[in-house]
Amino acid sequence: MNRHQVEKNPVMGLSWQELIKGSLLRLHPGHLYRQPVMLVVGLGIVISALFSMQHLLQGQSWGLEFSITLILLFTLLFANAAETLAEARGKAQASSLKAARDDLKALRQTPQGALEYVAASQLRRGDVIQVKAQEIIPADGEIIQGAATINESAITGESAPVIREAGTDNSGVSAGTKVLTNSILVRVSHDPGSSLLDRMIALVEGAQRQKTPNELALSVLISALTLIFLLVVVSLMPIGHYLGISLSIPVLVALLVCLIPTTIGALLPAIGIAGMDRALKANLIAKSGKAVEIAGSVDVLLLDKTGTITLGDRHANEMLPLGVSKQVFYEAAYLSSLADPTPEGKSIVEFIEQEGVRIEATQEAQFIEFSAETRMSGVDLADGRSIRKGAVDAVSRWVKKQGGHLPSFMEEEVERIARSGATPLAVAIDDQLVGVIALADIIKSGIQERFAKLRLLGIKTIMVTGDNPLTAAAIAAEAGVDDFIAEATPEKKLQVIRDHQQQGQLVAMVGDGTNDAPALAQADLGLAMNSGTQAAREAGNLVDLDSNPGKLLDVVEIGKQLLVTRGALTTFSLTNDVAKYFVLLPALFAASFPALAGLDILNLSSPENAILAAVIFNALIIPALVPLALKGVRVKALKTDQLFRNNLIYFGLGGLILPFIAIKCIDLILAAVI
Ligand SMILES: Nc1ncnc2c1ncn2[C@@H]1O[C@H](COP(=O)(O)OP(=O)(O)OP(=O)(O)O)[C@@H](O)[C@H]1O
Ligand SMILES: [K+]
Ligand SMILES: [Mg+2]
Repeated sequence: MNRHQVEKNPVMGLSWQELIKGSLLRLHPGHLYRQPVMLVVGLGIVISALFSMQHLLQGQSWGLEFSITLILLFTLLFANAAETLAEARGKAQASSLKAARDDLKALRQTPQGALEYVAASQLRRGDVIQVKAQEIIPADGEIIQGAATINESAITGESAPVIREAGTDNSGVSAGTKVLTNSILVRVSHDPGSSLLDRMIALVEGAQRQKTPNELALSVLISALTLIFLLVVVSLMPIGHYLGISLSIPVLVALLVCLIPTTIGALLPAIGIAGMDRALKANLIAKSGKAVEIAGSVDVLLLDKTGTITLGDRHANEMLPLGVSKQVFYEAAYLSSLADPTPEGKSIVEFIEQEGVRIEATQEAQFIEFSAETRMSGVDLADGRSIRKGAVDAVSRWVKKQGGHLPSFMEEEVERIARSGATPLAVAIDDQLVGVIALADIIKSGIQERFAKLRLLGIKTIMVTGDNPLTAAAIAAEAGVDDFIAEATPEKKLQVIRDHQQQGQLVAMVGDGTNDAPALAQADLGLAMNSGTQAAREAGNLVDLDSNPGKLLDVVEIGKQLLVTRGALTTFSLTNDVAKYFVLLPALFAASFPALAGLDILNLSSPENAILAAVIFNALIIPALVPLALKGVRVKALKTDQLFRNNLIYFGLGGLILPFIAIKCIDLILAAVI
């Protein structure tokens, strides 16, 4: 099915009935208490309704009071509608992603090793399933055996096949994607109902949605203002009495609602959900609302080199014996790579075979797996020889530890290879370094522009790589990152993140490997590639279904847009309230308090119409701003401070002026109609 197809009302994402139902259901106190300012409106409606009834029963005038009650009710319904609308759009987005994975069959391995067919919904975390060519992968997981070309268009919309392989940083697979060639064994990563997508859907839905720290801070501010205005309005009662103006309770409630920040209180949930919705649209799965929000204030971005800045498909393209025959060097390189499943290892075997050099691998051997800590891999042969290949500094250290010496002209060869941007690998047999291999890699196209844009947004990019400083410098210069750190182990990467965090900076990290997982978890924003290992996908707080590290730029934009939209509408809401204060005060009191007459520039038709016009405006401004809350304020390539300052002026002034014009217009209509 086409995941971009929208059901229901194409603009809203849900029908009018659903919108009305959702708005009414949210009148429940259990829902209202989440946003104190709206709770106050709710209580105001009840109080105002009771007093209106009393007026009615006692035969007093009740028209104004009932009108106020009704308008306040609509204020609340409009706020609820904003949230309902945002939620529906987010859910529609998530469900269309999810639809790809329903009703699938799985071929599961029993503990005895046999295979059985089960429904995908029966799969549990840890189950091992077999998926053959032309079959749809029934669950999210990690390939533990085999390699396959996979069509991921169901989740990415991109039909070019990708390669996923066990034991690499590209072992992650997703439910709904299709295996094109080969058969693979996949370890399932989630219990039913708790996949990444399920979690994101829960996040979009009200019940599970937690307020982010930023939202929480704003809620506290709004609540404090609400309390202050409550005191102000209550204190107006004796003042009004002293001045001989009788202000009925419903009028005071109306005044209160006009003064408290209802606009931002009403739109706050919608703004947050809309941010998540935008993330989903960009094929990003957020594990918390906070993840999206943090993206907007990231200061530093750490990236690894191989596979993030470069294509990561490192290939041996030169092999240089040092002080030994070609045959001896090739044999050492070959034997140490035969069981090495990494692209680097395989490419060495391929290179030697292509050169036509024949090597017998007859004796028993113990393979030493590559690790990012040792930065070496190798083999211990039955005849007692140990062969190691790896980063030049690591292998050099290994050789020296055994009392060996480095070949005299090694250094200049290594330097030549590294300066070209390739990765030099040294190969050693026991205490003798026997040659170097050049692994070529290619920088991804368009990455320079991405870094340039990040710089415009005020984000510093640092490449952190396990590779040597010369290669790192060459790639860093070509890619245009701001800084780089070479010869980094996973611990070192972690340390770099902590150092920046201690300086009060928010750090983002992009990664896909198991060795990236600690750093992804430590970073404030960990963007994991969906193609990555299970460990990486679990450690990150955002997962990119497209597995495109350049996506970070979009993440930052979405986050900034969220923060700026929230800031802009808060500013608007607050200045709006201030303006309403200056519209209402003279309108209500000018008659009996002539000193205020000078302030009464609007010259509204009557105090009653003034208060009605103000509550009507206060209610209507909510739906009027819903499109902006959902779409977000446009962010250009500006630093967050600048963005905030620009919007402060724009929305602050707008918020100050608009009520004067709008309330005057509504008053004119009221005066004409009533
Ligand atoms: N299969 C391998 N066998 C031996 N050494 C390897 C192998 N793969 C990589 N190396 C060496 O180990 C170094 C560190 O590898 P690691 O994967 O930690 O970092 P990297 O891939 O170079 O950079 P990045 O951290 O940007 O991914 C590499 O630069 C290379 O010198
Ligand atoms: K208000
Ligand atoms: Mg790597």
